[in-house]
Formats: sequence, structure tokens, C-alpha cells
Amino acid sequence: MDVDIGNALASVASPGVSRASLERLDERVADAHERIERGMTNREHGYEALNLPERTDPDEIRAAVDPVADAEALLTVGIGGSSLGAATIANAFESDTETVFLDNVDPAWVSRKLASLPLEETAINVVSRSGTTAETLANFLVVRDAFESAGVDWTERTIVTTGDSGPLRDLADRHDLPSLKVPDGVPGRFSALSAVGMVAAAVCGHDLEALLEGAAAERETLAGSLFECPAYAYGATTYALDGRGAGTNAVMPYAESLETFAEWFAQLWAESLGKDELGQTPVRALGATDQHSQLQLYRAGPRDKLVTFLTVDGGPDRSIPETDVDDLAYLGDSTLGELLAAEFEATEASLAAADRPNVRVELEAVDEYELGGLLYGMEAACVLAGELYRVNTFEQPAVEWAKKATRGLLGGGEFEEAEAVAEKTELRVER
Ligand SMILES: O=P(O)(O)OC[C@H]1O[C@H](O)[C@H](O)[C@@H](O)[C@@H]1O
Repeated sequence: MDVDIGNALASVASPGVSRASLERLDERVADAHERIERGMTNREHGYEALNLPERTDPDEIRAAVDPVADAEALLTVGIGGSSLGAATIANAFESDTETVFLDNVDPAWVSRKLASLPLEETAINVVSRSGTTAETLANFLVVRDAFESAGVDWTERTIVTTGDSGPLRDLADRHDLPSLKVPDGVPGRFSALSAVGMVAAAVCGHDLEALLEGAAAERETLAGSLFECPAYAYGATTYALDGRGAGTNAVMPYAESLETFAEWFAQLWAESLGKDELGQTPVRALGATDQHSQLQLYRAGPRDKLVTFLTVDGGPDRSIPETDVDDLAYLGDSTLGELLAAEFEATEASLAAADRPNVRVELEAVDEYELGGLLYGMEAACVLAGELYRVNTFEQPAVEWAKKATRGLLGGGEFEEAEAVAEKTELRVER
């Protein structure tokens, strides 16, 4: 990926960061880079994620999915980091395999999804690092039951990706299911480039090697200066802008196929950096669609936002048919791709003209190589930002609190967090 931070400079944006401030910040980037390289070399928790391009074995993943490689549909059961990476990759590319991601436990939605699938032609991909997440385990039990009710042997069609131990590992062993391991030292939201994110890609027939090669090429760009490394330029600029009041980061891909990427990014940014009363709020947007809903706020609302554009250079196009309606004649000379590009340029210019900070992240195409680079680059940007904020990027204690409260409420153990639920302050206004 390439990054253009010109529209975030203080000379053109407010809030903005001056070139001199970035140069001073670059000294901290150099220190952070050393820390990151050391963490990678020593395979420390979290930093190990940045080693995935060289550690992930595509052959091992393909061998595990071989029994279900010709499935018509793939049902992935997982949530958060155990779903969003896989969904980002699967949703980016065309495939003959229909993919469904069962993360939420909304009963009506789960039932609708299951009813829509040809179960006898469907493979199940269960993913949970801990093997204990209530939503994932509950949905898996529901899915198994649905397969049994339809007379389909789920044990023939299930692949498990989980840690070394835990209830899901026990279940995989008991039923002799093909299984893969979540790599040690890799938190869920940083695991897209491992089996966690790549089993679905393998079943869909996507190019695993290209994903890893793109990520490995991005790893080669990591350097001790933000002016030499696109990932660090992004991480350092967002950090600097947050410190100057841009507490919200709206990520706006101009590609429908990358809409899920914005969801993945939101988890990465929020769970990694949102601690010690610090962090930038990620918002998911989509160009050109959200030009017609959110752009008003971004250009004319409070000066507390950064907009991150994600652009793609090239790809399939489609011409707009000519018409004899005079006012629409200009469209007939264009393609949908040209229209989308013009929408982006107009939106970027409209923010710049109103002195609103924005950053461009540029991809050459939506293909496996470029997506691998994008996922890796954003993970590296996030790790760098975590070093600059001085937070523990790789933990998520606030999420764990609610997980414990949920288990306590359902009788899954004694958790003091569950007691807080009854202490809610009420001020009800009834109809
Ligand atoms: O992979 P699992 O252990 O099932 O965890 C799934 C998700 O659970 C929690 O919500 C964590 O905060 C996420 O970081 C994690 O990705």
C-alpha cells in the first residue's frame, strides 16, 4: 500500500500536523520501530503477528480443508478476530463458494441463515482462539443440531481452528475433526494471515501464497522513519491527529469489495488502542454510498475527525449506456469506474477545501497480493500507534469484563462482573 498524508498537514487542515512536528515524532517512530523489530525477533506476544507471512503454511491449510474443498457453501462460525479477517478476505474476491459468517447470536437471523443453506453441500469452519467464546460455541451447537436434524453428518464437514487446549479443542479431538492451530502469540484481531483468516479463503479457492507474499512485501517496507514506511506514516499521522483533536477516524473504502475491511479495521483500531482513556474511535464508511449520508457531518460538523480514504487503481469496469436525455448525456461518455473515481476525487477535494484532515491509502488492485499487504500494513500501523500511545496493544481487558458478566448471567460460573448488571440506574420514560 501507498499512503498520502498531504491533506493531514497543518498547512492545509485543521486539526492538522505540521511537517516539523512529524519530524520530531519521527524520532519516537525510530525507537518504536526498534522495539517492534525486537518483539518480532524474540517472538513476543502480539509482535509475533508481524511474523505471520513467513510462519503461515498454505499447504497445511489446504490439506486441512481438502475433505470439503468442493463444498458449495461455507459456514464460518466465529466472532471478532475469529471472523472479521476471514470475512474481509472472502468478501473481497469472487468465488463459486457461497460464504456465510455466523458471528452474532440473534436467533431470527441465525435461523434465517441456516434455512438459506444447502446443508448437505455446506462445510462448517469453526474458529475460536480461546475455544470458550459463548457466541461461537452456542452457534456451533445450534449448527450441529441443524445438520443432525437434516440428516447430514456434520463431523464429515467440519474444520476447527482453535488453541492447544479448551472445549473446542476437546470437541475436535473427540470427533476426530480436521483441525488447525491458532498460532501462539497472535491475538485474534491480528490473525487474519494465519489459519484463522485463511481457511475460508482456501475453501473459496483464493490464492493463499499471494496473500502471504503481499504481506511479506509490506513487512520489507518497515523502516525506522515514517517518511520511508507507508504503514508507519499512517500509524504516526493518525496518532498525531488524534492528539490534535481528531478523535474519530472514518475509514472509507472506495470499493464495495473492501466494505468488510472497514469492519476488520474497526476492531483492530478499537480493541488495540482503546485503553487508559486513550484511543481513536473508528467509524465504518463506504464510498460513494456514504457521500450521501455521512459526508455532510465530515465536512461541516465538529472538527474532531480524520477521514481515511482507501482507493483502488484499476480493476474491472463497466460502461454507462448512452441516453438521449440531454441532462444525462455526460454519463454516457463515462464508465462506472470513472464515475466512482470522480466521486472519490470530488469528496477528497471537498474535505480539503473545508480544511478537514484526510489521508489516502492507495492499492493497485483488489487482489490477494494487495489485500495481504493492506492487512499487514494496517496491523503494523496499529502496533506502531500502540507504541506511540504507550498502551498495551495486544490486550482487551474491557471486552473480557463483559464476556465474564455474560457467562455469569447464564450460570456459566461465578463472576462478580455479573452482579453489576442488577445495579443499573433506571430513569424510564414509558409510552
Ligand atoms: O477467538 P475467540 O477466543 O473466540 O475470541 C473472539 C473474540 O472474543 C473477544 O471479543 C475478544 O475481545 C476478541 O479480540 C476476540 O477476537
